[in-house]
Amino acid sequence: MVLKKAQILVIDDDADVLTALRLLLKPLVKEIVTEKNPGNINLQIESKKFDVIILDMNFNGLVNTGNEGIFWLNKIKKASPETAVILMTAYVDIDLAIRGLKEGASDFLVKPWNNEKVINTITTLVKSEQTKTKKKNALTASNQPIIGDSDAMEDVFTKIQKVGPTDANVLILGENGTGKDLIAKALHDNSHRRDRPFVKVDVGSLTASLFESELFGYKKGAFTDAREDRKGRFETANGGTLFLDEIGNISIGQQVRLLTVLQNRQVTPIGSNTAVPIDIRLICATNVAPQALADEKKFRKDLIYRINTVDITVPPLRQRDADIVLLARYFVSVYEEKYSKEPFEFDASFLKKLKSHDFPGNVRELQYVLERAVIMSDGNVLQPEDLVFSSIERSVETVTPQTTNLDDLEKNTILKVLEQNKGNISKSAKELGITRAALYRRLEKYGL
Ligand SMILES: Nc1ncnc2c1ncn2[C@@H]1O[C@H](COP(=O)(O)OP(=O)(O)OP(=O)(O)O)[C@@H](O)[C@H]1O
Repeated sequence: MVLKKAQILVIDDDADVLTALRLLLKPLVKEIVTEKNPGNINLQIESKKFDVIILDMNFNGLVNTGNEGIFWLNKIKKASPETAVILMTAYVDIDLAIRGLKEGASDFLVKPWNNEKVINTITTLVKSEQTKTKKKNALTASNQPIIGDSDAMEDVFTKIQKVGPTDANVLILGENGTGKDLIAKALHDNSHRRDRPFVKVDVGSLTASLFESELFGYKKGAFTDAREDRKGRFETANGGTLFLDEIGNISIGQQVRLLTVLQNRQVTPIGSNTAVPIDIRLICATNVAPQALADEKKFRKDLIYRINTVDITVPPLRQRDADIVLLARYFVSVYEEKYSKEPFEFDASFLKKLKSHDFPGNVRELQYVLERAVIMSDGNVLQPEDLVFSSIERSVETVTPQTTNLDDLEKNTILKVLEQNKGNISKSAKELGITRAALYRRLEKYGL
Protein backbone atom coordinates (compact mmCIF):
# COMPACT_ATOMS: atom_id res chain seq x y z
CA MET A 1 0.00 0.00 0.00
CA VAL A 2 1.12 3.53 -0.84
CA LEU A 3 1.12 4.68 2.79
CA LYS A 4 3.44 1.94 4.04
CA LYS A 5 6.48 3.99 3.04
CA ALA A 6 5.10 7.37 4.06
CA GLN A 7 6.57 9.60 6.76
CA ILE A 8 4.06 12.01 8.24
CA LEU A 9 4.53 14.98 10.55
CA VAL A 10 1.61 16.41 12.52
CA ILE A 11 1.94 19.85 14.11
CA ASP A 12 -0.70 20.92 16.61
CA ASP A 13 -0.47 22.44 20.06
CA ASP A 14 -3.39 20.31 21.24
CA ALA A 15 -2.00 17.08 22.71
CA ASP A 16 -5.33 15.28 22.25
CA VAL A 17 -5.32 15.94 18.51
CA LEU A 18 -1.77 14.63 18.26
CA THR A 19 -2.63 11.45 20.16
CA ALA A 20 -5.76 10.81 18.10
CA LEU A 21 -3.94 11.19 14.78
CA ARG A 22 -1.02 9.12 15.99
CA LEU A 23 -3.37 6.25 16.93
CA LEU A 24 -5.17 6.51 13.60
CA LEU A 25 -2.11 6.64 11.35
CA LYS A 26 0.56 4.62 13.17
CA PRO A 27 -0.61 1.21 11.87
CA LEU A 28 -0.81 2.51 8.30
CA VAL A 29 2.33 4.56 7.69
CA LYS A 30 6.07 4.02 7.99
CA GLU A 31 6.44 6.73 10.61
CA ILE A 32 4.36 9.40 12.25
CA VAL A 33 6.05 12.20 14.14
CA THR A 34 4.01 14.59 16.29
CA GLU A 35 5.17 18.07 17.24
CA LYS A 36 3.49 20.39 19.75
CA ASN A 37 5.70 23.40 19.14
CA PRO A 38 5.56 24.85 15.60
CA GLY A 39 8.79 26.71 16.44
CA ASN A 40 10.52 23.35 15.85
CA ILE A 41 9.26 23.06 12.26
CA ASN A 42 12.65 23.71 10.65
CA LEU A 43 14.39 21.22 12.94
CA GLN A 44 11.85 18.53 12.12
CA ILE A 45 11.96 19.12 8.38
CA GLU A 46 15.72 19.07 8.21
CA SER A 47 16.13 15.93 10.28
CA LYS A 48 13.81 13.85 8.12
CA LYS A 49 12.15 13.89 4.72
CA PHE A 50 8.40 13.99 5.35
CA ASP A 51 5.96 13.11 2.60
CA VAL A 52 3.07 14.98 4.19
CA ILE A 53 2.79 17.54 6.98
CA ILE A 54 -0.54 18.05 8.73
CA LEU A 55 -0.59 21.55 10.16
CA ASP A 56 -3.12 23.04 12.55
CA MET A 57 -4.25 26.57 11.68
CA ASN A 58 -5.06 27.75 15.19
CA PHE A 59 -2.14 28.07 17.54
CA ASN A 60 -2.29 29.97 20.79
CA GLY A 61 -0.57 33.28 20.28
CA LEU A 62 3.05 32.35 19.57
CA VAL A 63 3.40 34.79 16.72
CA ASN A 64 1.84 38.19 16.08
CA THR A 65 1.76 38.28 12.32
CA GLY A 66 -1.85 37.77 11.41
CA ASN A 67 -2.89 34.17 11.27
CA GLU A 68 -0.32 31.81 12.71
CA GLY A 69 -1.31 28.85 10.57
CA ILE A 70 -0.44 30.86 7.42
CA PHE A 71 2.79 32.02 9.07
CA TRP A 72 3.89 28.42 9.79
CA LEU A 73 2.70 27.23 6.37
CA ASN A 74 4.98 29.80 4.75
CA LYS A 75 7.86 28.62 6.91
CA ILE A 76 7.33 25.02 5.80
CA LYS A 77 7.06 25.98 2.15
CA LYS A 78 10.24 28.03 2.37
CA ALA A 79 12.22 25.26 4.05
CA SER A 80 10.79 22.41 1.99
CA PRO A 81 8.80 23.58 -1.04
CA GLU A 82 8.27 20.00 -2.17
CA THR A 83 6.51 18.73 0.95
CA ALA A 84 2.72 18.48 0.77
CA VAL A 85 0.92 20.30 3.58
CA ILE A 86 -2.61 19.52 4.78
CA LEU A 87 -4.20 22.26 6.85
CA MET A 88 -6.46 21.41 9.80
CA THR A 89 -9.07 23.99 10.51
CA ALA A 90 -12.35 24.53 12.32
CA TYR A 91 -15.45 24.80 10.15
CA VAL A 92 -15.76 28.53 10.83
CA ASP A 93 -12.27 29.08 9.46
CA ILE A 94 -12.77 27.62 6.00
CA ASP A 95 -11.96 30.98 4.37
CA LEU A 96 -8.60 30.79 6.05
CA ALA A 97 -8.01 27.29 4.70
CA ILE A 98 -8.79 28.53 1.20
CA ARG A 99 -6.25 31.31 1.66
CA GLY A 100 -3.80 28.58 2.76
CA LEU A 101 -4.41 26.68 -0.48
CA LYS A 102 -3.45 29.82 -2.41
CA GLU A 103 -0.28 30.07 -0.36
CA GLY A 104 0.86 26.57 -1.24
CA ALA A 105 -1.04 24.09 0.96
CA SER A 106 -2.14 20.96 -0.91
CA ASP A 107 -5.46 20.31 0.85
CA PHE A 108 -7.36 20.94 4.07
CA LEU A 109 -9.37 18.94 6.60
CA VAL A 110 -12.10 20.29 8.81
CA LYS A 111 -12.19 19.50 12.53
CA PRO A 112 -13.71 17.32 13.87
CA TRP A 113 -12.36 15.14 11.12
CA ASN A 114 -13.65 12.01 9.53
CA ASN A 115 -11.00 9.27 9.81
CA GLU A 116 -11.62 7.88 6.36
CA LYS A 117 -11.31 11.34 4.81
CA VAL A 118 -7.98 11.88 6.61
CA ILE A 119 -6.59 8.61 5.26
CA ASN A 120 -7.85 9.25 1.73
CA THR A 121 -6.43 12.77 1.63
CA ILE A 122 -3.01 11.60 2.79
CA THR A 123 -3.01 8.65 0.37
CA THR A 124 -3.81 10.88 -2.61
CA LEU A 125 -1.03 13.29 -1.72
CA VAL A 126 1.57 10.60 -1.08
CA LYS A 127 0.71 9.00 -4.43
CA SER A 128 1.11 12.26 -6.32
CA GLU A 129 4.35 13.06 -4.45
CA GLN A 130 5.75 9.67 -5.44
CA THR A 131 4.95 10.31 -9.10
CA LYS A 132 6.54 13.76 -8.90
CA THR A 133 9.69 12.36 -7.29
CA LYS A 134 9.96 9.71 -9.99
CA LYS A 135 9.70 12.38 -12.66
CA LYS A 136 12.16 14.68 -10.95
CA ASN A 137 14.77 11.99 -10.50
CA ALA A 138 14.24 10.75 -14.03
CA LEU A 139 17.55 12.30 -15.03
CA THR A 140 20.03 9.53 -14.55
CA ALA A 141 23.49 8.56 -15.68
CA SER A 142 23.92 4.79 -16.05
CA ASN A 143 20.82 4.40 -13.86
CA GLN A 144 22.31 6.51 -11.08
CA PRO A 145 20.08 9.50 -10.24
CA ILE A 146 21.60 12.95 -10.54
CA ILE A 147 20.54 14.73 -7.39
CA GLY A 148 19.99 18.48 -7.21
CA ASP A 149 17.35 21.01 -6.38
CA SER A 150 19.35 24.22 -6.63
CA ASP A 151 18.68 26.69 -9.43
CA ALA A 152 22.14 25.89 -10.78
CA MET A 153 21.36 22.17 -11.03
CA GLU A 154 17.93 22.91 -12.53
CA ASP A 155 19.80 24.78 -15.29
CA VAL A 156 22.13 21.82 -15.75
CA PHE A 157 19.14 19.43 -16.03
CA THR A 158 17.44 21.67 -18.59
CA LYS A 159 20.60 21.82 -20.67
CA ILE A 160 21.09 18.05 -20.52
CA GLN A 161 17.53 17.52 -21.71
CA LYS A 162 17.82 20.11 -24.47
CA VAL A 163 21.33 19.35 -25.70
CA GLY A 164 21.45 15.61 -24.98
CA PRO A 165 19.42 14.53 -28.03
CA THR A 166 21.41 16.75 -30.41
CA ASP A 167 24.88 15.92 -31.67
CA ALA A 168 26.29 19.23 -30.41
CA ASN A 169 29.76 19.17 -28.87
CA VAL A 170 29.57 20.00 -25.17
CA LEU A 171 32.19 21.39 -22.82
CA ILE A 172 31.51 20.74 -19.13
CA LEU A 173 33.19 23.14 -16.73
CA GLY A 174 33.52 22.67 -12.99
CA GLU A 175 35.85 21.99 -10.10
CA ASN A 176 36.94 18.44 -9.31
CA GLY A 177 34.19 16.28 -7.85
CA THR A 178 31.26 18.45 -8.98
CA GLY A 179 29.73 15.70 -11.11
CA LYS A 180 31.15 16.35 -14.61
CA ASP A 181 31.53 12.63 -15.36
CA LEU A 182 27.96 12.01 -14.34
CA ILE A 183 26.72 14.82 -16.57
CA ALA A 184 28.72 13.57 -19.55
CA LYS A 185 27.15 10.13 -19.09
CA ALA A 186 23.68 11.66 -18.73
CA LEU A 187 24.16 13.53 -22.03
CA HIS A 188 25.04 10.25 -23.71
CA ASP A 189 22.10 8.43 -22.07
CA ASN A 190 19.78 11.17 -23.32
CA SER A 191 21.04 10.98 -26.89
CA HIS A 192 20.16 8.80 -29.87
CA ARG A 193 23.62 7.25 -29.39
CA ARG A 194 22.66 5.76 -26.00
CA ASP A 195 22.96 2.16 -27.23
CA ARG A 196 26.37 2.79 -28.79
CA PRO A 197 29.69 3.04 -26.91
CA PHE A 198 30.45 5.74 -24.36
CA VAL A 199 34.24 6.00 -24.24
CA LYS A 200 36.01 8.11 -21.65
CA VAL A 201 39.66 9.15 -21.93
CA ASP A 202 41.47 11.16 -19.28
CA VAL A 203 43.56 13.07 -21.82
CA GLY A 204 45.16 15.25 -19.15
CA SER A 205 47.04 12.27 -17.76
CA LEU A 206 48.42 10.95 -21.09
CA THR A 207 52.07 11.48 -21.93
CA ALA A 208 52.87 12.97 -25.35
CA SER A 209 53.51 9.57 -26.97
CA LEU A 210 50.58 7.82 -25.31
CA PHE A 211 48.25 10.63 -26.37
CA GLU A 212 48.60 9.72 -30.03
CA SER A 213 48.60 5.94 -29.71
CA GLU A 214 45.73 5.93 -27.22
CA LEU A 215 43.50 8.27 -29.20
CA PHE A 216 44.36 7.41 -32.79
CA GLY A 217 45.55 3.79 -32.49
CA TYR A 218 48.48 2.19 -34.32
CA LYS A 219 49.50 -0.44 -36.82
CA LYS A 220 51.61 -3.47 -35.97
CA GLY A 221 55.31 -2.52 -36.16
CA ALA A 222 54.66 1.24 -36.04
CA PHE A 223 57.00 1.41 -33.02
CA THR A 224 58.94 -1.07 -30.87
CA ASP A 225 56.07 -2.13 -28.61
CA ALA A 226 53.42 -2.21 -31.34
CA ARG A 227 53.14 -6.01 -31.62
CA GLU A 228 49.70 -5.92 -33.21
CA ASP A 229 47.20 -3.44 -34.68
CA ARG A 230 45.32 -1.50 -32.06
CA LYS A 231 42.27 0.69 -32.48
CA GLY A 232 42.39 4.14 -30.93
CA ARG A 233 39.68 5.51 -28.68
CA PHE A 234 38.21 7.59 -31.50
CA GLU A 235 37.56 4.40 -33.45
CA THR A 236 36.30 2.49 -30.41
CA ALA A 237 33.79 5.29 -29.80
CA ASN A 238 32.59 5.21 -33.43
CA GLY A 239 28.82 5.68 -33.57
CA GLY A 240 28.78 6.70 -29.92
CA THR A 241 30.16 9.38 -27.61
CA LEU A 242 33.79 10.21 -26.87
CA PHE A 243 34.31 11.92 -23.51
CA LEU A 244 37.66 13.67 -23.18
CA ASP A 245 38.25 14.54 -19.53
CA GLU A 246 40.80 17.12 -18.28
CA ILE A 247 40.98 18.70 -21.73
CA GLY A 248 42.40 21.85 -20.14
CA ASN A 249 45.65 20.05 -19.36
CA ILE A 250 46.83 19.13 -22.86
CA SER A 251 49.70 20.81 -24.68
CA ILE A 252 49.31 23.11 -27.68
CA GLY A 253 50.78 20.37 -29.92
CA GLN A 254 48.17 17.89 -28.72
CA GLN A 255 45.47 20.49 -29.26
CA VAL A 256 46.54 20.84 -32.90
CA ARG A 257 46.39 17.06 -33.44
CA LEU A 258 42.96 16.92 -31.88
CA LEU A 259 41.69 19.81 -33.92
CA THR A 260 42.81 18.18 -37.16
CA VAL A 261 40.86 15.02 -36.33
CA LEU A 262 37.76 16.97 -35.38
CA GLN A 263 37.91 19.09 -38.52
CA ASN A 264 38.48 16.20 -40.91
CA ARG A 265 36.30 13.75 -39.00
CA GLN A 266 38.84 11.02 -39.62
CA VAL A 267 41.84 9.51 -37.84
CA THR A 268 44.98 8.00 -39.20
CA PRO A 269 46.45 5.39 -36.85
CA ILE A 270 50.22 5.67 -36.25
CA GLY A 271 52.08 3.73 -38.96
CA SER A 272 49.10 3.70 -41.32
CA ASN A 273 48.50 5.56 -44.58
CA THR A 274 44.79 5.08 -44.52
CA ALA A 275 42.48 7.46 -42.72
CA VAL A 276 39.49 5.97 -40.92
CA PRO A 277 36.26 7.99 -40.96
CA ILE A 278 34.84 8.61 -37.52
CA ASP A 279 31.35 9.45 -36.36
CA ILE A 280 31.45 10.55 -32.73
CA ARG A 281 29.66 12.96 -30.48
CA LEU A 282 32.32 14.81 -28.51
CA ILE A 283 31.98 15.81 -24.87
CA CYS A 284 34.90 17.44 -23.08
CA ALA A 285 35.37 18.43 -19.45
CA THR A 286 37.83 20.52 -17.52
CA ASN A 287 38.35 21.94 -14.08
CA VAL A 288 40.26 24.89 -15.56
CA ALA A 289 38.42 28.16 -15.00
CA PRO A 290 36.82 29.70 -18.13
CA GLN A 291 39.02 32.84 -17.79
CA ALA A 292 42.12 30.62 -17.96
CA LEU A 293 40.78 28.86 -21.05
CA ALA A 294 40.73 32.24 -22.75
CA ASP A 295 44.54 32.44 -22.46
CA GLU A 296 45.61 32.06 -26.09
CA LYS A 297 49.15 31.09 -25.14
CA LYS A 298 47.77 27.92 -23.58
CA PHE A 299 44.62 27.18 -25.49
CA ARG A 300 43.93 27.41 -29.17
CA LYS A 301 40.81 29.46 -29.67
CA ASP A 302 39.78 27.40 -32.72
CA LEU A 303 39.83 24.22 -30.62
CA ILE A 304 37.87 25.82 -27.78
CA TYR A 305 35.22 27.01 -30.27
CA ARG A 306 35.00 23.58 -31.82
CA ILE A 307 34.57 21.63 -28.59
CA ASN A 308 32.31 24.22 -27.02
CA THR A 309 29.15 24.45 -29.08
CA VAL A 310 27.32 24.41 -25.76
CA ASP A 311 28.89 24.70 -22.34
CA ILE A 312 27.51 23.40 -19.09
CA THR A 313 28.91 24.89 -15.91
CA VAL A 314 28.52 22.95 -12.68
CA PRO A 315 29.03 25.30 -9.75
CA PRO A 316 30.98 24.10 -6.70
CA LEU A 317 28.89 22.46 -3.97
CA ARG A 318 29.55 25.36 -1.56
CA GLN A 319 27.48 27.54 -3.91
CA ARG A 320 24.63 25.03 -3.98
CA ASP A 321 23.28 25.10 -0.44
CA ALA A 322 19.97 23.63 -1.55
CA ASP A 323 21.72 20.47 -2.77
CA ILE A 324 23.84 19.63 0.27
CA VAL A 325 21.13 18.10 2.48
CA LEU A 326 19.43 16.46 -0.49
CA LEU A 327 22.67 14.82 -1.62
CA ALA A 328 23.46 13.87 1.98
CA ARG A 329 20.11 12.07 2.31
CA TYR A 330 20.70 10.31 -0.98
CA PHE A 331 24.21 9.10 -0.10
CA VAL A 332 23.15 8.03 3.40
CA SER A 333 20.34 5.94 1.94
CA VAL A 334 22.75 4.37 -0.57
CA TYR A 335 25.19 3.43 2.21
CA GLU A 336 22.45 2.28 4.62
CA GLU A 337 21.58 -0.26 1.99
CA LYS A 338 25.16 -1.13 1.10
CA TYR A 339 26.16 -1.74 4.73
CA SER A 340 22.77 -3.16 5.82
CA LYS A 341 22.15 -0.43 8.40
CA GLU A 342 18.84 0.75 9.85
CA PRO A 343 17.63 4.12 8.47
CA PHE A 344 19.54 7.10 9.85
CA GLU A 345 18.20 10.42 11.01
CA PHE A 346 20.17 13.66 11.08
CA ASP A 347 20.63 15.50 14.36
CA ALA A 348 20.18 19.29 14.02
CA SER A 349 23.81 19.91 15.03
CA PHE A 350 24.96 17.35 12.42
CA LEU A 351 23.10 19.30 9.75
CA LYS A 352 24.55 22.57 10.98
CA LYS A 353 28.09 21.22 10.70
CA LEU A 354 27.36 19.72 7.29
CA LYS A 355 25.95 22.96 5.93
CA SER A 356 28.73 25.13 7.26
CA HIS A 357 31.53 23.11 5.62
CA ASP A 358 32.74 24.53 2.29
CA PHE A 359 33.48 21.19 0.56
CA PRO A 360 36.67 21.89 -1.38
CA GLY A 361 36.34 18.33 -2.77
CA ASN A 362 32.70 18.99 -3.73
CA VAL A 363 30.20 16.13 -4.07
CA ARG A 364 32.94 13.50 -4.03
CA GLU A 365 34.06 14.73 -0.60
CA LEU A 366 30.46 14.75 0.69
CA GLN A 367 30.01 11.20 -0.54
CA TYR A 368 33.16 9.88 1.17
CA VAL A 369 32.42 11.72 4.40
CA LEU A 370 28.92 10.24 4.59
CA GLU A 371 30.05 6.74 3.73
CA ARG A 372 32.44 6.94 6.67
CA ALA A 373 29.71 8.40 8.91
CA VAL A 374 27.30 5.56 8.08
CA ILE A 375 29.98 2.93 8.75
CA MET A 376 31.31 4.47 11.96
CA SER A 377 28.18 5.89 13.63
CA ASP A 378 27.14 4.11 16.83
CA GLY A 379 23.47 5.03 16.86
CA ASN A 380 20.96 5.79 14.15
CA VAL A 381 20.97 9.55 14.58
CA LEU A 382 24.00 11.06 12.89
CA GLN A 383 25.87 13.47 15.17
CA PRO A 384 28.42 16.21 14.33
CA GLU A 385 31.28 14.00 15.51
CA ASP A 386 30.32 11.46 12.82
CA LEU A 387 31.38 14.02 10.23
CA VAL A 388 35.13 13.86 9.82
CA PHE A 389 36.44 16.17 7.12
CA SER A 390 39.81 15.27 5.72
CA SER A 391 42.52 17.90 5.74
CA ILE A 392 43.78 16.37 2.47
CA GLU A 393 41.09 18.14 0.42
CA ARG A 394 42.10 21.50 1.83
CA SER A 395 45.84 20.94 1.47
CA VAL A 396 45.51 19.58 -2.07
CA GLU A 397 43.69 22.75 -2.99
CA THR A 398 46.17 25.14 -1.47
CA VAL A 399 49.45 23.28 -1.78
CA THR A 400 49.14 22.03 -5.36
CA PRO A 401 48.75 24.93 -7.74
CA GLN A 402 47.51 24.21 -11.28
CA THR A 403 51.00 24.95 -12.57
CA THR A 404 54.50 24.70 -11.22
CA ASN A 405 55.99 27.01 -13.81
CA LEU A 406 57.41 30.02 -11.94
CA ASP A 407 56.39 32.58 -14.56
CA ASP A 408 52.86 31.22 -14.61
CA LEU A 409 52.71 31.30 -10.84
CA GLU A 410 53.85 34.92 -10.80
CA LYS A 411 51.40 35.89 -13.55
CA ASN A 412 48.48 34.15 -11.82
CA THR A 413 49.32 35.78 -8.49
CA ILE A 414 49.44 39.21 -10.10
CA LEU A 415 46.11 38.61 -11.84
CA LYS A 416 44.53 37.45 -8.58
CA VAL A 417 45.78 40.45 -6.60
CA LEU A 418 44.71 42.87 -9.35
CA GLU A 419 41.28 41.32 -9.38
CA GLN A 420 40.99 41.54 -5.59
CA ASN A 421 41.98 45.21 -5.75
CA LYS A 422 39.69 45.92 -8.71
CA GLY A 423 42.64 46.85 -10.94
CA ASN A 424 44.11 49.42 -8.53
CA ILE A 425 47.86 49.39 -9.32
CA SER A 426 49.09 51.12 -6.13
CA LYS A 427 47.15 48.84 -3.82
CA SER A 428 48.10 45.72 -5.80
CA ALA A 429 51.81 46.65 -5.85
CA LYS A 430 51.73 47.24 -2.10
CA GLU A 431 50.06 43.88 -1.49
CA LEU A 432 52.58 42.12 -3.76
CA GLY A 433 55.47 43.81 -1.93
CA ILE A 434 56.89 45.49 -5.07
CA THR A 435 56.99 49.04 -6.40
CA ARG A 436 54.44 50.38 -8.86
CA ALA A 437 57.15 50.51 -11.54
CA ALA A 438 58.07 46.88 -10.88
CA LEU A 439 54.43 45.89 -11.19
CA TYR A 440 54.11 47.78 -14.50
CA ARG A 441 57.22 45.99 -15.81
CA ARG A 442 55.66 42.65 -14.98
CA LEU A 443 52.33 43.59 -16.52
CA GLU A 444 54.17 44.37 -19.70
CA LYS A 445 56.21 41.17 -19.51
CA TYR A 446 53.09 39.01 -19.23
CA GLY A 447 51.08 41.06 -21.70
CA LEU A 448 48.47 41.91 -19.05
N1 LIG B 1 24.40 15.63 -8.53
C1 LIG B 1 24.88 14.44 -8.13
N2 LIG B 1 24.05 13.46 -7.74
C2 LIG B 1 24.54 12.27 -7.32
N3 LIG B 1 25.84 11.96 -7.26
C3 LIG B 1 26.72 12.88 -7.65
C4 LIG B 1 26.30 14.17 -8.11
N4 LIG B 1 27.38 14.89 -8.45
C5 LIG B 1 28.45 14.10 -8.23
N5 LIG B 1 28.06 12.89 -7.74
C6 LIG B 1 28.94 11.79 -7.34
O1 LIG B 1 30.14 12.39 -6.84
C7 LIG B 1 31.29 11.71 -7.30
C8 LIG B 1 32.16 12.65 -8.12
O2 LIG B 1 31.49 12.98 -9.32
P1 LIG B 1 32.21 13.00 -10.74
O3 LIG B 1 33.28 11.96 -10.83
O4 LIG B 1 31.16 12.99 -11.80
O5 LIG B 1 32.88 14.45 -10.63
P2 LIG B 1 33.90 15.15 -11.66
O6 LIG B 1 33.50 16.59 -11.69
O7 LIG B 1 33.90 14.42 -12.96
O8 LIG B 1 35.26 14.97 -10.91
P3 LIG B 1 36.76 15.05 -11.55
O9 LIG B 1 36.90 16.45 -12.09
O10 LIG B 1 37.64 14.80 -10.37
O11 LIG B 1 36.83 13.99 -12.61
C9 LIG B 1 30.81 10.53 -8.11
O12 LIG B 1 30.73 9.39 -7.27
C10 LIG B 1 29.40 10.94 -8.53
O13 LIG B 1 28.58 9.83 -8.73
